[in-house]
Amino acid sequence: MIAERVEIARRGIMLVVSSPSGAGKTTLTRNLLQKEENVVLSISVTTRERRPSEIDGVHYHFISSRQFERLRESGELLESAEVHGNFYGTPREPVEKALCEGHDVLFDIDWQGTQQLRASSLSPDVISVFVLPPSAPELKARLERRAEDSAETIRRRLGNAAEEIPHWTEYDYVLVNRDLEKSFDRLRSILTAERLKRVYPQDINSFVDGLLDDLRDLSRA
Ligand SMILES: Nc1nc2c(ncn2[C@@H]2O[C@H](COP(=O)(O)OP(=O)(O)O)[C@@H](O)[C@H]2O)c(=O)[nH]1
Ligand SMILES: Nc1ncnc2c1ncn2[C@@H]1O[C@H](COP(=O)(O)OP(=O)(O)O)[C@@H](O)[C@H]1O
Repeated sequence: MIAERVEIARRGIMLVVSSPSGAGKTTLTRNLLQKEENVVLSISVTTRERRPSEIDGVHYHFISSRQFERLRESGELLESAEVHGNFYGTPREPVEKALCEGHDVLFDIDWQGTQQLRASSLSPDVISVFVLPPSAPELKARLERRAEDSAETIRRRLGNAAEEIPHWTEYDYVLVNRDLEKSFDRLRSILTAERLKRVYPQDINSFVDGLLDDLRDLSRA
């Protein structure tokens, strides 16, 4: 029977997750990478200092301001922005390669980068999710519990959160990350539903043709 053997292809998704610092986007996206097949993370370049728990080339590519400028000027970044006083950008080539190979690509980038992807030719395949903290005190508590930033940095990030949060309206989905497990299930459901939307019509057509042929054969037998 043809129908059982047909693999239905689809276009790769660019799944963008943004949030104010400490709301939980890194935890959620790392979880998704572990549990979902066929998703790769876009590893950004940044001029920010590496945190003790971070590995160069895994969490970010940590580069100098001069290297960053060179990449941006030569068009090697898909998008870039200044966030919390540091520069961040998405290297273009690994994203294009992953999408060509049929993978979905996950982006942990801010609202400025999301706007740039939305304005690009890649826009039809961009799905964006904004993660909100359940409350202001809980956001502060999470930044403190993470214990990777100085008190001054935490204060600055809380101040910036008030500027970032109003951008939630520009996103396709919003998640209030109260219960981690529930938020993760919701993020996973978004990916599943969006994948189902992106099946190539020609593949469905040939699948349905095969199904109808088989049904005709079976009904005659
Ligand atoms: N536009 C853009 N934003 C990025 C990129 N990489 C990270 N960011 C954002 O920069 C902000 C700060 O990230 P980070 O320094 O890792 O701090 P965290 O949010 O506390 O984990 C977050 O909002 C990230 O989503 C990027 O390549 N482009
Ligand atoms: N739903 C949640 N409940 C409690 N703690 C959480 C939740 N989501 C994330 N955290 C914790 O909050 C801290 C900040 O999360 P993180 O993923 O690093 O945030 P972001 O990437 O948005 O800056 C981490 O210590 C993480 O373990």
